[in-house]
Amino acid sequence: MSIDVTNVSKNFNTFKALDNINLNIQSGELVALLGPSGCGKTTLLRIIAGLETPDSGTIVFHGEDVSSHDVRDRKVGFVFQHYALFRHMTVFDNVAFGLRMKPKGERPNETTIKKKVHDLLDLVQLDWLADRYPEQLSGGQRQRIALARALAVEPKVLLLDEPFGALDAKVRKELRRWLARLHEEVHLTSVFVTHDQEEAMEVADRIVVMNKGVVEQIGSPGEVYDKPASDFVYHFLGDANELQTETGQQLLFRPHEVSLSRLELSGYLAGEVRDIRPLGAITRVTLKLPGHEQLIEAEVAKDHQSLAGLVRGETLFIKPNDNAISAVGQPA
Ligand SMILES: Nc1ncnc2c1ncn2[C@@H]1O[C@H](COP(=O)(O)OP(=O)(O)OP(=O)(O)O)[C@@H](O)[C@H]1O
Repeated sequence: MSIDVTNVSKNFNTFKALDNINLNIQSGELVALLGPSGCGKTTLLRIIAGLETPDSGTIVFHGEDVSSHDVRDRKVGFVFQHYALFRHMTVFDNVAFGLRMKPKGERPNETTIKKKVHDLLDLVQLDWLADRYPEQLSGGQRQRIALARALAVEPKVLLLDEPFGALDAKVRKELRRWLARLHEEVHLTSVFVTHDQEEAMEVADRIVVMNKGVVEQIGSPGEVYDKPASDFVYHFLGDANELQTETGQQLLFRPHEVSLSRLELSGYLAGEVRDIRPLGAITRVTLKLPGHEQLIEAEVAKDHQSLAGLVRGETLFIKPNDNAISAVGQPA
């Protein structure tokens, strides 16, 4: 099921939450809507779902204009950050709920429901929890059950709004990998809202970077990271250093896009080591360059020779790599 969003705008009183959004999602794609808080991600998701009406523009599902269709007729599945499972129902009954609520003519019999629920619980790898109640599950397990419940009614589109937002960092990381693998298996057209760029990069086929109600860029994770369409995209997708060169050029580069040396080399700048922070496989060194107010962060492999025995206060020499950019989209 493809989704076409065309010229969609939405105001809340005088506030422009979405300003002429255009977006084509292909069948089976997992697309992330990524942007800072308040940029309009959830509003766009709700408009796709039919929970919110746009002031102008259309939503087309697989060639059919569904703009005036009710949320129930759009056949979308949801998973939200705080997706309340029914507390008084077992995991099994929660997943079966949507099937049992179907109109009589479409409702499967109990034997079919039983098989389907167990298949779904297998898919989310939690069949062993079928008889438990939601309060006996961890947060991560609950979200996987919420996903199984959303999938039970065979939605044509799956919409996820910060589904792992309330979980701790480690569980979040596990679950997003798990979701990416699950999507490989199921291939359901899915739209995933997140403000976490790492999450979007890891899960999505394509990322829609949003800011203040507009789309800044749409592209694969590699495209938006390596060829940012604007300063905003560059800064939103990762840490950035800014450095004014002697010729007055403003250089932008990521902490890992540097060469470091203990010895003075041609083209390198001297900096005083302010901090040395081991971060697992890499180490981050913070440098103060004379005449530059902003500190520079450099990240190198933890066994990099420039780090051997290095202490704060020493001098290191640094050179931004050739892929540093002077203005977004143009090599320096
Ligand atoms: N029902 C509403 N009435 C008035 N303003 C609203 C309403 N819903 C959303 N907004 C405003 O529209 C803007 C976009 O909100 P939205 O929830 O889409 O942002 P978001 O990108 O999903 O943010 P977050 O990541 O914080 O959830 C915000 O400034 C919000 O305050």
